[in-house]
Amino acid sequence: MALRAILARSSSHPAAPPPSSPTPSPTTVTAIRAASAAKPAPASSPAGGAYALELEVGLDAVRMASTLCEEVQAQLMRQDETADTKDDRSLVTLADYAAQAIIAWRIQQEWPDFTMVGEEDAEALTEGGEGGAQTLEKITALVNKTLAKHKGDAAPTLSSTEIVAAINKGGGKGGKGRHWILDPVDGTLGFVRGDQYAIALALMEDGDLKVGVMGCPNMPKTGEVLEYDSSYTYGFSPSMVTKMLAGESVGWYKGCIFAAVKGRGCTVEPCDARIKAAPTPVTVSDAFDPVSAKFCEPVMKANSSQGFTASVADNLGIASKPLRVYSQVKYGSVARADADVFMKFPKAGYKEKIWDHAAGVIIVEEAGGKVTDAGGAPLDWAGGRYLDTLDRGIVATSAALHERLMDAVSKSWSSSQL
Ligand SMILES: Nc1ncnc2c1ncn2[C@@H]1O[C@H](COP(=O)(O)OS(=O)(=O)O)[C@@H](OP(=O)(O)O)[C@H]1O
Ligand SMILES: [Mg+2]
Repeated sequence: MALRAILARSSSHPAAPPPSSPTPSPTTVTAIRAASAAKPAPASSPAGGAYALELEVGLDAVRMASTLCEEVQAQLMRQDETADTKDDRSLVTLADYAAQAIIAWRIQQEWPDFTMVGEEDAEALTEGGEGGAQTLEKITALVNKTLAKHKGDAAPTLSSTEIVAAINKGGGKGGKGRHWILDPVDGTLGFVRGDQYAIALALMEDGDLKVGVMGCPNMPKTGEVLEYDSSYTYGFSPSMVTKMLAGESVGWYKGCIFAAVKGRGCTVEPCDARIKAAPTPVTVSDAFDPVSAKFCEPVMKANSSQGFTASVADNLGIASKPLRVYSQVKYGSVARADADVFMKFPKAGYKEKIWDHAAGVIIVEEAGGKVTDAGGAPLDWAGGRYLDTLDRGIVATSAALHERLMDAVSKSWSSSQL
């Protein structure tokens, strides 16, 4: 069903909540708390201890960026805004620039000399003539509006010059040392289609990932997004729409932030800070049953060989169809055991960028998983902006299943033409 039709049908019902910032019903929040209380207490939690300030700042920054992205996605869906195409033919929107600006600005408050490897730069805004200047004006207004919403009276008003400087903080070369790694809107195609996307921020020191924060504004609280293939629109699954039409509250139904700190585990909590639910520890799947197992992969055929992943899944005995999901939401899905495996095998010659994986990888690792290239080697975060030494592709799964997955990849490789 087209988005417009879903929204029109939803909004024609008086009890339907707005597409963003849902108000949780007390019953739903109690249910969430009860569910987390039933779980065994985690050995540790990402909050507190080493990197506590980095985590706090990362969460604040990603929350602000998530709010901003939700607003732009709504504008895109109403066709009040459009996406642009960059020189490399990939998509970019106001949100990509504005999210990078607000996150860099927030980090700079705490660490004025920080360095960052981020996806965007401001060249198209500063060298783009009248069009670029107009876009910069919109970005500046959007960032200031978001700051005011989150910081109230304490909010500064940033100038367009400050916004350009903040965006350009993403131009770091990376390598050894301490660097933040940012994909301000990962899965931009999903974003402009009203589907899944992620705001993915990580901190790396000398090649080790230390902190990961990933905002997934459209990721449902439960794994049902993964049950749908292309029928999931703007965070509403068909079953949620049915509930809304029946006047039932869906409470905290979407919008998740994952947080991980090296050695301290991984948690998930609502994206919307107004929804009070304690961060819940997440862990990868602890048992592998091929009959119920699920694997996820990129939506676009151009981004990963779907024939090869099908062959690997077959070797593992996985019977179900692949779950195709945009962005690093796939890593979040493995971290909270919605899926057992994530695989991406790009075409030969494609160079993976560190911002497309860093946050997702530490989130899976701290949830008890293992992420490597197709040869079983860990990813090299200190090699600059690209994962230059990557062997064929990337796999993420539970530590327990990883060796079997490697065997399955080898078996498929020896009989493939990839
Ligand atoms: N040809 C090719 N091969 C492999 N990877 C590519 C390719 N082109 C782009 N990209 C990068 O893939 C990022 C999106 O990954 P996804 O897993 O979300 O893919 S998909 O959109 O679901 O197909 C996407 O990230 P965003 O630009 O943030 O959307 C790109 O960095
Ligand atoms: Mg990306």
